[in-house]
Formats: sequence, structure tokens, C-alpha cells
Amino acid sequence: MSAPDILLETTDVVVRFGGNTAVDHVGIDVRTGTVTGLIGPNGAGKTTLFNCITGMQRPDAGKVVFDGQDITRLAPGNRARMGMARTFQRLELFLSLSVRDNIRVAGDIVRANTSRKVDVEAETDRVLELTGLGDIAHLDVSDIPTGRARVVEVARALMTQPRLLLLDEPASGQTDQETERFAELLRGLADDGLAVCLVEHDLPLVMGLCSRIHVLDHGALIASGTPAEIQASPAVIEAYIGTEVVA
Ligand SMILES: Nc1ncnc2c1ncn2[C@@H]1O[C@H](COP(=O)(O)OP(=O)(O)OP(=O)(O)O)[C@@H](O)[C@H]1O
Repeated sequence: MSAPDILLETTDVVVRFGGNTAVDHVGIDVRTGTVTGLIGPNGAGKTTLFNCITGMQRPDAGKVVFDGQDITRLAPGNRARMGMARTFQRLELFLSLSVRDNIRVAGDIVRANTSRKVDVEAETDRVLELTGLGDIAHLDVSDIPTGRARVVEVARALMTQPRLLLLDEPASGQTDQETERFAELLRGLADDGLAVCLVEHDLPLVMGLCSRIHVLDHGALIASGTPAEIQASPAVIEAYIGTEVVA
């Protein structure tokens, strides 16, 4: 079987905050139809690299290429129109709106910003079904557990029909059972052709779900490979000593 197509690639990306190099010449890729993990100890530069990919942070050097196009200087909205969607480490939902309305508003925004015809209600129904949120669609987000609110964020991102989904710590606040269902959801989305990239501290989730993993430490890429390769990497074990066990 041939390797899946590379949808997103960063090359030699550098971000400096004053004297601190948060991202140090990092090259990673994310492929269509797969889940890719981006891991590393606290402060390793994962979110900063994510921000370079989505356009919220301008790199000091290096390149970001999406679908063969250099997007390094493209605004976040243009990247979203090309098929990129993300969720945030801190939940960014409307707490006093229902689950359904939180998802539907993303459809309203898409409809207002594209020429393509979008049936927002039908699309909301499709996404609710796909993400297994139908049973709580009527509840206000303030009344649902954090773990399910994480799924609402993913559902909202899916309303834009992305080709690349970037998730920043999506499993935090989830119970073990919620994490299991969440992994199944992501696996299904990847099987349907989506490229998924997640920053995550839940290493068993990452090891069980991702086909490839990139590891950052102090801003630098210290390993890229399959879960087995990552778990056997001396550089990764060294980086995690005293923080977490690479399971
Ligand atoms: N806006 C900013 N201004 C100054 N320094 C920053 C800024 N954002 C991040 N940093 C610094 O850059 C480094 C990388 O931070 P980043 O948040 O990207 O790491 P991370 O791997 O996502 O960490 P965590 O797992 O704790 O979320 C850290 O030293 C952090 O303090």
C-alpha cells in the first residue's frame, strides 16, 4: 500500500519570544486519512507550532505548506476556507446556548462566508449523529460534562467540512469511557479521509490512536515515527524522565 498523501507540512519553522526559542527549526507532516500525534513535555512548543499552522502565530522563519500551497503568510480565515479547522486547549463554547445551537452557529458562519449552498439544519443533524451528541443536543453546554463539551467543539469544527482537523488537548477533562468513545470517533473520521492532528498529554490515547507521532522537547523535534518507534526512542524516554511514563 502506498503512503497516504501529505496534506500539511511545516519546514524549518522557528518561533522566538524574546530570547526564548519556542519552536526551533521544526519540520512535521500530517497525512490524509490518518491521525497524527504531536506530543512533548509542558512548554515544548506544541501549541505555538499549532498556532503557526492555523495562522495565529507568524513564524520567524520556515514554511507552512497546505495541500501543496505555501500558506505561511495567509490569514487564519483563508486557511479555514481552504479546509483547516481547530479546537482550543481552553473550551471556547457558548455556555448559555444549547449543544445544537453551538454547532449550528458554525454552519451559519460558513453559510455567510461561502458561495456554496449550505443546508445548516440538515448539516447540524448530520454532525450531531456522526459525533453521538443527539441525546444531549437540547441541553445547554453549561449543563453537560466537560468531556462531552470537548466533543461539541469537534462537532462545531466539523460543520466547516474540514480536510484537516487540529485538536489541542481534546481529551483533557474526559473520563476513561469518554476518551474511548472519542478515540473511536477520531478513528472513524480519519477512515473517512480526514487528516487529524492532535496535541495531547494522554499518552495511552496517542499511542493507541495515532499512526505517526512527532515529539517536541524544548522547541526542537526530537523524534518522528510510529508509536512503537517513539516508545523505543532513547531521546523521547530521556525527555519524559521525571515527567510522565511513555506508555
Ligand atoms: N505568547 C507568548 N509569549 C511569550 N512566550 C510564550 C508565548 N506563548 C508561548 N510561550 C513560551 O513558549 C514556549 C512553548 O510554549 P507552548 O505553549 O507552545 O508549549 P506547549 O508544548 O504547548 O506546552 P503545554 O503542554 O504546557 O501546553 C514556553 O516556554 C512558553 O512559555
